Amino acid sequence: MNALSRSLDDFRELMRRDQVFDLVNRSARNDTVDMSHGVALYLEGITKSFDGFRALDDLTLYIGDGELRCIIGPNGAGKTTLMDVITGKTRPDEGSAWFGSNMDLLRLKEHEVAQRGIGRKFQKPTVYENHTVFENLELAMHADRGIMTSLTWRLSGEQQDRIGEILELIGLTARRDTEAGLLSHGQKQWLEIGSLLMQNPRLLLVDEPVAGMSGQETEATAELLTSLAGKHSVVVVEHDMDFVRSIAREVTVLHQGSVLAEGSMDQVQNDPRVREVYLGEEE
Ligand SMILES: Nc1ncnc2c1ncn2[C@@H]1O[C@H](COP(=O)(O)OP(=O)(O)OP(=O)(O)O)[C@@H](O)[C@H]1O
Repeated sequence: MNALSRSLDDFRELMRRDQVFDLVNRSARNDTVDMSHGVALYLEGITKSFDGFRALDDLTLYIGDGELRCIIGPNGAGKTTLMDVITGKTRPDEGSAWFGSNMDLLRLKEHEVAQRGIGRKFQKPTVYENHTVFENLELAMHADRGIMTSLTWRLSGEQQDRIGEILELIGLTARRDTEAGLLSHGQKQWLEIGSLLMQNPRLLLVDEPVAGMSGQETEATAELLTSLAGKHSVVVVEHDMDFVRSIAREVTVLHQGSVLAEGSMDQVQNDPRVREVYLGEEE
């Protein structure tokens, strides 16, 4: 059991309640996310139906500050809908969703969720193909300005350093002047992760990062995501089990819109319910 589940269990024991969010939400609501309780994301009792079908069904999930969590589950388990709810793209019918202990995600529009520090990386890379790697990061830094204004903006030394740091982190320093359109699929994915990092998100949601990557690229991606944990909370949705095993300390298995199991990869892989609904199908 990790430190997050232990502290949440302590709360539950103390208050004799299943859900803990309102017990920890004591701080003022403002634009700076409060993670002093060690929790980046509280989702409690989330339900979302589409035409009577429950894509999410009373889902409760907590993600710790600085944690790297993998979410797995068979097709249609509700993984994308879950990401959509967190980022404000989809409104749940019921439940609560808080970022840190002070930001009610259900009151925020999609762009406000991003501004408050939740970055989302979709499966397909979207980079500015006709701009260099460096320019892509520069544009991401000035996401609120137009392209021309951003590229003619004089970068401060500090901003240049920041771009340099991110280039190093995503392994593209040697490619800084290469047009993004000429990068490999994997390099484009890293550039997009780098662009998100320019906004310094506290929580990063990453959808199937290694789909279509070579073995080497997959390994480098594992290293990159692992290196982000600590500074950022990272939630990875992924189908590639070897990849999940290589990065995850804690895995959440979704099934029919709720959490079926949570634990280390070994724990969930040995859980008979998981084997039946998911991993069993893979073998
Ligand atoms: N906008 C929508 N309208 C109707 N049904 C939807 C909508 N979005 C999702 N669903 C349904 O909700 C269920 C959960 O879908 P979701 O895409 O969240 O699953 P998933 O776990 O991401 O699946 P996959 O691994 O295949 O991407 C599916 O049965 C899907 O058909």
